[in-house]
Amino acid sequence: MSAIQVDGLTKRFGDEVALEGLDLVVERGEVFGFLGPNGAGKSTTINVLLDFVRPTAGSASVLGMDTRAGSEAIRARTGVLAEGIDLYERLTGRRHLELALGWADGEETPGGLLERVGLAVADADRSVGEYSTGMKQRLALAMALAGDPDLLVLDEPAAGLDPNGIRTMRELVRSEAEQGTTVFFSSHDLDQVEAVCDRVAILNDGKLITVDTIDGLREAIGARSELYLRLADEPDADLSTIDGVADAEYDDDRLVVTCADPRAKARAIGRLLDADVEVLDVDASSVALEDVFATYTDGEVDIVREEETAADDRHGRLSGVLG
Ligand SMILES: Nc1ncnc2c1ncn2[C@@H]1O[C@H](COP(=O)(O)OP(=O)(O)OP(=O)(O)O)[C@@H](O)[C@H]1O
Repeated sequence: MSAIQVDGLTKRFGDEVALEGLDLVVERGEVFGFLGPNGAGKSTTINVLLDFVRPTAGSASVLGMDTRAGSEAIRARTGVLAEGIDLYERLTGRRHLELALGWADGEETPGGLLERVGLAVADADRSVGEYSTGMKQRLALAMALAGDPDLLVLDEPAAGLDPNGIRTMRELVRSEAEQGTTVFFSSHDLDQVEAVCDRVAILNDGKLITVDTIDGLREAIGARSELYLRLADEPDADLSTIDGVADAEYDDDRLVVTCADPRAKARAIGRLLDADVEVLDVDASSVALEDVFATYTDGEVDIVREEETAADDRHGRLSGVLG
């Protein structure tokens, strides 16, 4: 059973079409990035999943339950960190967590949650009105974690966090996923998405543009990655025969390997080591997720559904988009 399944979801607000025939499957235990430009329909999708908004057509299920019939049970097993969450200014952080734990009926303590999100115990007893933006965000994340949910819905979880807070958030997301929690990660912050997500969906104008791993998205637009190696000697090994290597050029103790498939980088290094070539230094570059996102959302790429396309086919149809 998938964690989230969305079938033909359409939502209209009057004449405004927020979602149009959205199909989506999120597997259990995966960290699933949900991307799209402003107004693409991300919040509407989340609101349908949590039954805050009813679809015009189509259906969705969460943890095997229909979002309409099972909304209470779904909310009991889902931790939500929503953008601009309302906190009670007069209550302390600890009180917020006690309430969240009460609602969640869990066995954890506020202290344990505070520690997980890196909120100081002394700050837990201050009223939230005195919190900085980042402290509020950490508290909201702790509230989402209360009750050991099976699904975490995180909307812009890095908003307002300092670099340490961002690292804590990323580690929490990965460790939750390792324990089997599904994480639905909606964000415009592509660095965070790239750091934590197993797969991403890109939405545009209420329609699904693509679903794939980040490497798969790069591959689909024909984006190439490069591997730069400093070698002790000119290599004897022929790297151009490696699956996924497009080109390999050696000049002045530097080898540049251009890869159509990012996984070919590791294969190229392996081939050199097998040939007893001494590798002195390694560096690599790949097309930023920001460029991948722009390519998918500025209308240059036709709609591609993951299940319709084999990697070769995808590459063939879309290669050259990035030049
Ligand atoms: N309650 C509403 N009434 C009318 N239109 C709405 C309503 N909620 C959303 N919409 C419209 O639906 C579309 C999708 O909005 P949604 O908030 O889901 O986008 P989003 O991807 O979350 O955007 P953002 O990244 O800006 O948060 C937009 O055109 C928006 O104007």
